[in-house]
Amino acid sequence: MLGLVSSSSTLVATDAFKVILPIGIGFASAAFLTMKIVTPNTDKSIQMASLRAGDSTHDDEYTDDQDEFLARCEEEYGPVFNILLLNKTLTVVSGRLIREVFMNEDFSASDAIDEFTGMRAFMHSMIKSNKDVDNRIIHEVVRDNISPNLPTFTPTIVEQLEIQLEKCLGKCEEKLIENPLTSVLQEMIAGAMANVFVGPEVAKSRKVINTFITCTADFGKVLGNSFRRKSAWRTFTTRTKYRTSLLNPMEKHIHVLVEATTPVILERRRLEAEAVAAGQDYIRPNDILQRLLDNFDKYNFVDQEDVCGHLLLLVLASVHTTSDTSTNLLYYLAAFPQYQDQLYAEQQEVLDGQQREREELRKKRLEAGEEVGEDLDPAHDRDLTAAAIKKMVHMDSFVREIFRYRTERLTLTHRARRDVTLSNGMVLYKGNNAIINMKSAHQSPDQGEDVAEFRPWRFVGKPKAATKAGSDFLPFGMGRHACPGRFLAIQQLKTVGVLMISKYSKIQIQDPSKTNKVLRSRIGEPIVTGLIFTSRQ
Ligand code: HEM
Repeated sequence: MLGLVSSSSTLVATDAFKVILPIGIGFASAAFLTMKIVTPNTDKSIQMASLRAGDSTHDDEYTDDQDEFLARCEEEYGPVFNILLLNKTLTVVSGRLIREVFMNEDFSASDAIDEFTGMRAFMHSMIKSNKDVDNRIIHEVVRDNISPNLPTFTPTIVEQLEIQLEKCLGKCEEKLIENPLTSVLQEMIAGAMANVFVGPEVAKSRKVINTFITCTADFGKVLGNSFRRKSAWRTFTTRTKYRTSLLNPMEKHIHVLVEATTPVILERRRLEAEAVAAGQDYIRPNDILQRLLDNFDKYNFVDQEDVCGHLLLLVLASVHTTSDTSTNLLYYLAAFPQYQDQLYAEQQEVLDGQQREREELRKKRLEAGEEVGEDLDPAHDRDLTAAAIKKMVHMDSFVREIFRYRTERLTLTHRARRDVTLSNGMVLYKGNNAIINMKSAHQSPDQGEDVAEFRPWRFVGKPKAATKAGSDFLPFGMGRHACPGRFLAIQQLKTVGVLMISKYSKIQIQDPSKTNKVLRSRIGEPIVTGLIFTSRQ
């Protein structure tokens, strides 16, 4: 939790992952890091957790051992209790009551983050339309354009991930990469996301890729750093100062996108006009930029700058979160080498099956006297398709287990918009903040055996895909506001895992004494040791 932010005020591109990404990781994580005013809950039946001797807040006890702290509090006070954390009184909600926070529109994660950071004004300074408080435009863009079309984006994503992996790591023996995130993973993810979001013509610009990688760090600057004690003053200044374009660090990123997209949009328009004039169908480029332009009026956009501002919001939500979790996946593969063979065997089995099916189809077509056709080109028999990735259930379970095991224990704060009575009779009054006890969800006995252990095949054979959000799996939130990008994120994570396992026979942690720390690191925390890669022969 605390490590999500950098303590440096001179963030550079490579610091992107030390800063918090409030959109992607759930607005409330950022909120949690930037708490300010003490707003006590006035329902006397909700008890304030006792303080450790010598402590005046719960910060240190929580930081020392999140699990132990929460286990103690749950045992003493049950599923709902108040704590003093980061200068704020928060009501911890646990277990089956968590659902009532996520499913009740009287709780707002977005209000919480805005209260703590003043971020809404800043985000609104990036766009010209869709500024009402409960606007869901970015959610809808992802939900309606990315998730249902994932199979069509998959070839591009896989190709880009492979190209960047080859470029950044390539064939090697015992090669040490001190910071796999900045040296490899963020290039891979930014390259793939850029192709999906803005198309290959724009994504080939290095400036654009840099924007995809660094805008998160710049966003972090706005939220500030050293979050242990945030002040109301900071929130106030964020609200006021970043309204002006001169001070807004995102301005330059929007400019990069406008500059790179302008010639591409003009060329696309020219080609479309040409096609129309010739009475032909214009084949629309398959990227989000095109979809935003095609739905310009539906999404209430004002101009191209506005479209680019919305694209940047999408980048903020997606690139950092996915790069960070992909990096972590590599550390888990390295920490548990005993599972690598099974993951490799699974992918070979799935691809063998795909190849057999296609051979069978070719045979049938030939027997029926039909042409085989490009769709069955043998060169693509072993492509990593969306369907193939979906069939890799061990990889899926591995990824879900990482999220279950690693997730921050207290996060996703929600502010009550009016008085809310939980089903146990306790009341959160208007303005109170509920914070979710993820430990109670992710380590409940319902998760199976050894809930405190990493068991990668925990979900194999169960209806628990890594994309399935619910009260037993909350890294993407749940309900109406659950992360709409999780389908893309999980597919990319699984693809990264599959590519790594297929290309490298050994991935090792540079300093094994740091393994435990690495496995427990939260999103955005600094990399404390490198990885050593050896290619498959
Ligand atoms: C591992 C990667 C990711 C993680 C852990 C993550 C996590 C989250 C979480 C916790 C939320 C808040 C949910 C809530 O309030 O209940 C969220 C919201 C959101 N995420 Fe993600 N996310 C990831 C990747 C992505 C990607 C790839 C995209 C876009 C393609 C995306 C787009 C969004 C959007 C638009 C929202 C706002 C949803 C709303 O308020 O309705 N995320 N994400």
